Amino acid sequence: MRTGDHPAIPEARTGVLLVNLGTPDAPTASAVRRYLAQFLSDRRVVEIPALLWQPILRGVILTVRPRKSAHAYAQVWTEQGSPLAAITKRQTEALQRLMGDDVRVAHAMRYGQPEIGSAIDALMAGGCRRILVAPLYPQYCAATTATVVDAANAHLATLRWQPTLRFLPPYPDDAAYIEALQASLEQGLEALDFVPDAIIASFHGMPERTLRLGDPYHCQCRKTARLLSEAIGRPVEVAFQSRFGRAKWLEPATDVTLERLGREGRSVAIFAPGFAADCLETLEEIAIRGREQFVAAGGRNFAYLPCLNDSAPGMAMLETLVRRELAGWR
Ligand SMILES: C=CC1=C(C)c2cc3[nH]c(cc4nc(cc5[nH]c(cc1n2)c(C)c5CCC(=O)O)C(CCC(=O)O)=C4C)c(C)c3C=C
Ligand SMILES: [Fe+2]
Ligand SMILES: [Fe+2]
Repeated sequence: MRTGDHPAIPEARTGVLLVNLGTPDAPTASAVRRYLAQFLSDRRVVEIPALLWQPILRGVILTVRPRKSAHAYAQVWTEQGSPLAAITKRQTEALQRLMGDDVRVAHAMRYGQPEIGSAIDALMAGGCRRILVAPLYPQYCAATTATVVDAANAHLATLRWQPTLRFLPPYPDDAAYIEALQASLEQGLEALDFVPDAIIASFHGMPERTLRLGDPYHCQCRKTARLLSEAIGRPVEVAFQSRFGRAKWLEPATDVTLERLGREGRSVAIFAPGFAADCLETLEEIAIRGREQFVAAGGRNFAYLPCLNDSAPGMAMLETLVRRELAGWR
């Protein structure tokens, strides 16, 4: 093509790409196996040398776990698919409405569909030359935030004409996040027909070793809970859920905490402020299994309070965070 034949370059637009973890396409063992194979092969997630880890993953884990996890997924699956997929899609549509036509909002998953690379390509095809990538993790963790940044940058490494990227910083102590959590928590507590004597903030766990290696995740979870406790004027207990494998994980563990409170005959309200959207880990592990463990141990009243999801406080928070990052970019 001669230089004079090049088409005019259209005016650049701005895109926002919301990214969450990902989820299987179906609540079946084969779909879960595909998803887990990709997720658990990420060296940011399982920090064991591949030569040691891959035989364990391909041998034991991908043989046993998919069937068990598929059964768990089946209990929370909706007509719109996996809760995580359905809620992320609703968040994307709601943010698009809030942002108006100047900005294109799309979503992607780190594992499974839609892929980060394809979502970036689609935004580029729609004229977006600047893209704000927003990992939907309030607390920074190498296993979540960093792997999204890596994947977006790895895709850019394959492009001739790259968009300009910005990344939404983690927001564990952002006033907009704490206010959204406070509004959501107070609304949830008011709707209960009992007064909980313990409020538990359950965060996804991590191997304890990552804390010693310098990952700020643990400290950021604690800070979120402290700020929220100050905001609502009540103690908030921190616990870490979803233990995986044999290594020591962050403590106290959510299941151990629920059993203890159950044995003490208490009433609890539990919520998961580190998850932007309800998912298997909140709906099955906490709301179903956690409740059963708590009641079996002798607990009195139990309530699981939902994540921010696409609630009005949750979306107002996302709009505030996104608009702040886009300021001065257009
Ligand atoms: C080594 C294993 C894992 C680490 C480290 C880990 C960190 C981590 N995960 C989330 C958020 C989510 N995890 C979810 C599911 C899930 N997580 C693991 C393992 C590790 N997570 C597994 C094996 C699974 C799959 C389900 C199962 O088989 O039990 C989900 C839900 C996905 C869904 O489909 O609903 C989320 C969300 C965070 C935030 C985090 C570190 C901070
Ligand atoms: Fe996880
Ligand atoms: Fe800490």
